Amino acid sequence: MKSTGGSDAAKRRAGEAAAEQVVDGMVVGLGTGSTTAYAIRALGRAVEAGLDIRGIPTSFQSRALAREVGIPLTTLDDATPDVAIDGADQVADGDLVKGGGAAHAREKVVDAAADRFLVVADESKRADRLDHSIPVEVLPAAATTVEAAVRDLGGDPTLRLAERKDGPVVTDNGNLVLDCAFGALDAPGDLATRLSALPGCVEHGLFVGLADELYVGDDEDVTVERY
Ligand SMILES: O=C(CO)[C@H](O)[C@H](O)COP(=O)(O)O
Repeated sequence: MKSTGGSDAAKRRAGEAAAEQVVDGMVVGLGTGSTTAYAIRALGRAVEAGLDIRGIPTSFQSRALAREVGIPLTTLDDATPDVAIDGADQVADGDLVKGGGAAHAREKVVDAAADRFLVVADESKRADRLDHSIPVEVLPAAATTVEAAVRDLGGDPTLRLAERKDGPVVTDNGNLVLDCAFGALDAPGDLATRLSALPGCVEHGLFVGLADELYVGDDEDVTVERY
């Protein structure tokens, strides 16, 4: 799994601290990314030791890892997550930019459905204001029109390109991703509403007002913030 941001030790601390919140009988939303992977592995060890949980993955990658470590899986058709654990590319005042792994559409569905959404991150993800580019998943046929609409909103869109394939990143849902630079956001909720309204926008990576708890790891400790 591709690792971005701070140290692996910090990510591990955050992921494992959040995994400790999971108790017998829970349904757990399993986010995507290198920090959440530490939580999924910790849950796998707990399942091996007898913890009775079911996971709802948010991507091909988190499904594969959950299967590898032995977490029984279910879907949103059959269960509601008691808790979701997921990473972030940037965090400011409890609002997030997500989608570095292009999984933000399913992540938002699962994270929003959970009774408690726990964000796991290392210190490098904290900011005073969100200024990370916003991933926007678009229907392939709408890439050009959404690009133009993002420019009208003051953003600068770039089609995300694959690293070991010619051409664009294609999401788990068969769509494309525009990384849209807007600079520092004064009102992330307003931009979130405008992006959601664009025809052909499947989902964007602004997660505003969704997080309940933030677990931030550094090289020595984990701090927890509640919203
Ligand atoms: O939103 C995500 C994937 O779509 C990830 O949670 C986000 O990119 C953080 O990843 P990492 O923990 O590897 O830094």
